[in-house]
Amino acid sequence: MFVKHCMNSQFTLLGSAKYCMLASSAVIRRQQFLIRTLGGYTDQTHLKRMQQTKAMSGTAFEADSENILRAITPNLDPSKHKGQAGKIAVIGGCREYTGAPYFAAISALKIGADLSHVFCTKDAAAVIKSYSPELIVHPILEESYSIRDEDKPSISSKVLAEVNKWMERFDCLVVGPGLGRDPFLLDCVREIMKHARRSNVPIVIDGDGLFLVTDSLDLVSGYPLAVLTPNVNEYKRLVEKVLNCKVDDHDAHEQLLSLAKGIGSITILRKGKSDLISDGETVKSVSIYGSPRRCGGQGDILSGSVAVFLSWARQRLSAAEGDLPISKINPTVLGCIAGSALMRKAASLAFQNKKRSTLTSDIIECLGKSLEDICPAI
Ligand SMILES: NC(=O)C1=CN([C@@H]2O[C@H](COP(=O)(O)OP(=O)(O)OC[C@H]3O[C@@H](n4cnc5c(N)ncnc54)[C@H](O)[C@@H]3O)[C@@H](O)[C@H]2O)[C@@H](O)CC1
Ligand SMILES: Nc1ncnc2c1ncn2[C@@H]1O[C@H](COP(=O)(O)OP(=O)(O)OP(=O)(O)O)[C@@H](O)[C@H]1O
Ligand SMILES: [Mg+2]
Repeated sequence: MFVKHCMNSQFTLLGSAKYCMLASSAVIRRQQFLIRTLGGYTDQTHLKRMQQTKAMSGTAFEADSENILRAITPNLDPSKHKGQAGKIAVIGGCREYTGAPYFAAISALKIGADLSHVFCTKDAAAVIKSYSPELIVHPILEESYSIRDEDKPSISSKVLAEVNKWMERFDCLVVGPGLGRDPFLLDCVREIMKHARRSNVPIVIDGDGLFLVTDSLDLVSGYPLAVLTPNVNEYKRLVEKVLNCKVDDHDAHEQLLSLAKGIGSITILRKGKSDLISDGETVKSVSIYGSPRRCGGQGDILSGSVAVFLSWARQRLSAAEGDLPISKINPTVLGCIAGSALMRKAASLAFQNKKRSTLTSDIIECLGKSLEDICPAI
């Protein structure tokens, strides 16, 4: 109303013979300032409200991530034995990428898992072992360049047998950080995933694992223990493949819901300014302030973290017999919320210390303190 009134006043004044005389007066300048300011404010506020309304449509809400972290993080109980706080395996690491599987696997340990394995190529294994003696590294994967065609079937069987003998012991697999895209290697990983699924082992799929899955959706379709953690590029490829359209940021929640539904009973964590999580039934967001640094490797921390929290959430829910406030939430969604919140808190803390020089290893060093601030160890 007030804006309209000001505009009318301006038209009256503009039409007036006295306009030239008054144009330089403070009154006119003040009126023009008000029109500009209020008009601009009104337009922008309206637009913002429209966007907010659209973003909030559907069932999306900010997750209560701190309480979820508290609810699923286990106590450090002296009666527990090694392995009960989680055994994670990362399938990744090739000639080009040794950092990504290391980041994912070491993050799992730093959060509180007891054992962290890496299944990678022979070339990558020695390098990954040299980063940390804490990781159990299996140099078993092969890329096409290092083997003859006629040896492929026997090598493939050997790779599978080696991973399969460990499979039942793992609480969660992380498939893809630094895996590369060699076709023979991806064929072996395809078989590993099928076996994990038959064994009911949860699978977090990231990086090149998403490249594989986008091409073979049947690997995860209908598997409720599958979690996809796409970044901006990986999400775009998934949306184009499954929904046959472009990414729509104005309808982000609805589109994510359709994507998770479209693939069938899986959970997706879409990484970005806010992380969005959906299992096809609900959408949750985690918008805790993180870091403005976008150095490579932060997604790898996230995938290792989600694997641990997902395992803890399943353990907690199975022990609690339905009497927890989180009982109604899918454990894969709980794992994603907790992993995302912790990663962002650690990134924020690392950035406070290191500013522009913040690197992924600095963030990993902040995982412990960030979790401690929410769930003290003692
Ligand atoms: N220090 C490290 O070892 C890191 C390794 N990373 C790994 O790097 C791989 C790629 O991840 P991004 O986040 O860059 O993925 P993106 O999908 O964002 O890829 C970046 C670009 O590189 C292209 N590209 C990637 N691999 C290719 C290949 N083999 N052949 C042809 N084009 C290829 C993509 O099409 C895209 O244009 C993943 O395995 C990821 O886990 C990242 O996690 C960052 C840290
Ligand atoms: N614009 C942003 N603002 C704040 N946090 C962000 C932003 N974009 C991504 N993140 C956070 O950074 C983490 C990694 O997301 P990113 O999109 O960088 O993954 P990625 O590309 O797979 O990383 P990687 O280099 O490990 O492969 C996520 O936990 C996400 O919450
Ligand atoms: Mg990534």
